[in-house]
Amino acid sequence: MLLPEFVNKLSKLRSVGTRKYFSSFPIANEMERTITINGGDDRSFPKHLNGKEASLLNKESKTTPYGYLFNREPRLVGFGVARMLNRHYSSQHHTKNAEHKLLGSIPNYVKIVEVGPRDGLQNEKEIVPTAVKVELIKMLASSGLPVVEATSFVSPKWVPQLADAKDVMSAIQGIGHSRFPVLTPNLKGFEAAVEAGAKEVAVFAAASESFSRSNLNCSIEDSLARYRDVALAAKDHAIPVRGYISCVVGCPVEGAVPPSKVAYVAEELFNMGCAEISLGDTIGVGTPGTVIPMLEAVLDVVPVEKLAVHFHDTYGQALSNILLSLQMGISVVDSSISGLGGCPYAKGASGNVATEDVVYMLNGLGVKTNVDLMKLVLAGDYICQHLGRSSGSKAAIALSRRLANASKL
Ligand SMILES: CC(C)(COP(=O)([O-])OP(=O)([O-])OC[C@H]1O[C@@H](n2cnc3c(N)ncnc32)[C@H](O)[C@@H]1OP(=O)([O-])[O-])[C@@H](O)C(=O)NCCC(=O)NCCSC(=O)C[C@@](C)(O)CC(=O)[O-]
Repeated sequence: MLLPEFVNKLSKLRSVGTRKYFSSFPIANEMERTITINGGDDRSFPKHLNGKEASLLNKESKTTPYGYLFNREPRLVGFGVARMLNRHYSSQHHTKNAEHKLLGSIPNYVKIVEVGPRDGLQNEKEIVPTAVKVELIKMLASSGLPVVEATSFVSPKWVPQLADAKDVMSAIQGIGHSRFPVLTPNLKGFEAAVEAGAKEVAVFAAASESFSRSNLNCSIEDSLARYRDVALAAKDHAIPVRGYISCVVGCPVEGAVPPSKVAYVAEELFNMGCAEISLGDTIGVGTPGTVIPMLEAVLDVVPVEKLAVHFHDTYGQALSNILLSLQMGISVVDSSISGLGGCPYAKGASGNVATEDVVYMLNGLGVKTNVDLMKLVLAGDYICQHLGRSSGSKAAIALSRRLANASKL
C-alpha cells in the first residue's frame, strides 16, 4: 500500500462511523511519529511474515514504513491505524480516572516486570530455538518494558528449555534500555550468570515446604541459606538481587498457605538484602479475599516500595488481584506476554497474567507504564505464531480483531 492510498484509507475511516473515536485525532502528527519510529527501527517489521506479503513489505519497507502485516490471517494493515487504536485505548482518554476516590491510592507509575521469556517459556515442552527467544526479548524491550526477565541459570536437567541461558545472555548484551535479570537458584547459577554478563539476578524461595522441595529439592530453610550466599556474592559484585516467593496463597500439595509463612520468608529475603520481593500466586488460586490478608501480613515486615506481585491467572482472578495490590500501594507488577507460562513444578497452573491485559488496564486507569501496547501485541503475535497457539491475552485478541476490521474499511 502506498502512502496516498493509506492516507485515503485513514480519511475513509474518519468519515464512516468511526468519527466519534478519531475526529479529534491529530493524524498528521501521528503519521509522522509512526514513520519516524519505523524509519529509525527496522525491527518494527518482524521477520516472521509470510511469503508474498512479507516480500512486498520488505520491498516497500524503505518507502512505505507504515505498512504492517499480521501473518496469521495475512493482510496489509496500516501501522498508522494500529497506532490510532493504540491511542484510542491509551491513558490519554482516562487521565482523570485515578483521581476518583476509589482509585486515588493507586500509584501514578507502575513498573512492569516482563517474565515471558523465562517464566513463560520454561514450561514449554518443545525447545524454542535460541534465536526465537532472543528476537522475542528484543521485541519486548523495544516496546518500552523496563525489565525483561531473560532466562534462568538453573540445572538443565530440571528445566531443559532454558539450557541455552548463556547463549541468550550473550545475544542480548547491550540491546535497548531494558534490564535483563535472570534466575539463579544457587552460587553455581549466580557465577555462571555473572560470567554470561547478567547485571541483575533473582533467587526463588517458597512459602510452602512441599513446593520448595519439588522446585528446589531442598527445604525452605536450606534454600534461604543458599540465597544468603548468593546475596553476599551479589553484594561484592554490586548486583541487585530480586527475591521471589512462590505459593503465597496456595500450594498444589498443601492447599491454603497461611499469610504468616509468607511474611516470614519475605522478611528473611528482605534482611539478606533483596532489593525487591515478588509475591507469587504460583497456581493462580488467589482472590482478593485471600490476597488482602497475605499482603497485609507482608506489609507489616517489608516496606511497600520493595514489593512486587506476580499472579497466575488459572481462575481468572489475576487482574482483580493486581488492582487491589495497586490500591494497597504496590507499584511493581510481573506479567508475561500473551499470558504464557506455568511452573514445571506446579501441575495444572495456567499462565501468568498477560502483559497486554495489564497494560490495557493500567492505560484505562491513567497509570503510566511507558509501554507501547501495540508493540506488545506484535511481540505476542510473534511468539504465539512460533508456539502455534492463540494468545492468552484478551486485550491482544480484541485489539487484533479491531485492527483487522479497521483494515477492511
Ligand atoms: C536448585 C537445583 C539446581 C538443585 O538440584 P539438585 O539436583 O538438588 O542439585 P545438586 O546440587 O545435587 O546438582 C545436581 C546437578 O545439577 C547441577 N547444577 C546445580 N546447580 C546448577 C545450576 N545453577 N546451573 C546448572 N547446573 C546446576 C549440578 O552440577 C549437578 O550436575 P551433575 O553433577 O548431575 O551433572 C535444581 O532443583 C534446579 O535447578 N531447580 C530449578 C527449578 C526451576 O527453575 N523452577 C522454575 C522457576 S521458579 C518459578 O517458576 C516460580 C516463580 C519464580 O516464577 C514465581 C511463581 O510463579 O511462584
